[in-house]
Amino acid sequence: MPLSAVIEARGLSKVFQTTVRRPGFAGALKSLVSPRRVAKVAVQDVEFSVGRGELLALLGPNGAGKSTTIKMLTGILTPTSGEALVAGVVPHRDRERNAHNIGAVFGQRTQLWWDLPARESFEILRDIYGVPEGQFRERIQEFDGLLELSEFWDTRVRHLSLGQRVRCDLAASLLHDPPVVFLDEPTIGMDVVVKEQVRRFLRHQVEERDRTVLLTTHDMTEVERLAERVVLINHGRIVLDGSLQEIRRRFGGTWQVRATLADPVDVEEIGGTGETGAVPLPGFGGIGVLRREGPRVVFGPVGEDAPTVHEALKVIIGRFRVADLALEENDLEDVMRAAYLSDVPAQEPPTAEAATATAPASAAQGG
Ligand SMILES: Nc1ncnc2c1ncn2[C@@H]1O[C@H](COP(=O)(O)OP(=O)(O)OP(=O)(O)O)[C@@H](O)[C@H]1O
Repeated sequence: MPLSAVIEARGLSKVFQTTVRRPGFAGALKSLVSPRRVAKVAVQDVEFSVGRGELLALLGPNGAGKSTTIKMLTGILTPTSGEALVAGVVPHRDRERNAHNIGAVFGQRTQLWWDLPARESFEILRDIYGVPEGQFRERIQEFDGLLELSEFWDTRVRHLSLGQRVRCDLAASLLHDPPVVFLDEPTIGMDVVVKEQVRRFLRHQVEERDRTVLLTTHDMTEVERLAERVVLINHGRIVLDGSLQEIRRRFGGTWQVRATLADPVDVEEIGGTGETGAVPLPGFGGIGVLRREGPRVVFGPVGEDAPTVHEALKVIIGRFRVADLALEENDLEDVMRAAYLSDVPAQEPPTAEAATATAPASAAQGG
């Protein structure tokens, strides 16, 4: 069922006008008198929506336009064309109302007061947003329980480690209970333990508090653990809006299902032995046999319409009696590298229904 959209980007574009300095001393003088202006298209016709209680990961290589998109959705930047709508508010037109509806964490910057302990920043934010004392205490307790803040929240922010500071920033961004949260590389530079703590915190905010989260990250483990849906952006345009499984399918994610068949009749039917070079199984669209040794069969994808490993698994289990089973999928980092380097044409903007529908989470499995 389609979710009601909380974040909407409709044909969102941003063109930056920059001045280019000509080389050399004479060039610099000339640039002062008649600056050469160059237009840089950072985001072009970006169109997606995120539903209530949904976490969407906005992915793409460096310079793809992710931060620019987030800045338009948070009201920091005004779009050159198109429209952003967040919890019913056009962010750059009504920044005050928008500020009440959203929380934002930019991993590399802080919204806390540098010379004050984090706890005092929380109290200032409580007053700015008019959070009642009882609710404030409840939230602080909740955030402390999940992020273990109290051991360092009396330390001045300038003395906090990166991981401690970002945990405080996360808490600060949610003190006013916003329905929408924007996170631009929130776990950058964190150790693996703290990253996992932050991921649990975010899952809790989505699943238990029904918040809508838009996240950018270059950490593929984070994407696998958190994102039900991803929007892939490259050169400012959307390349794909869908599940991780769709990304794998489109950008050469390969897999193997190793099965030991329990029924000799099935083994007979499959035929062949040794390396078979992905013989398609008749009637099993896109699934082939890569190898067979006795009852042990290795299935793999064949052709462009090959199913995902999970779809293939369903088909194989449905068709054969299987005594033993193992899955293998290639690394998401490799798939994303292929996606970033590929020249596939940008995806048509999705229909409103498709854009808000959720897809099943991916669970890569080794074996
Ligand atoms: N204020 C600006 N003026 C001119 N160009 C800009 C400005 N801000 C961003 N850009 C350019 O717009 C493009 C998109 O930048 P953006 O920061 O949105 O990328 P990103 O996907 O967030 O990258 P990263 O993963 O490295 O953070 C880049 O080419 C960048 O150089």
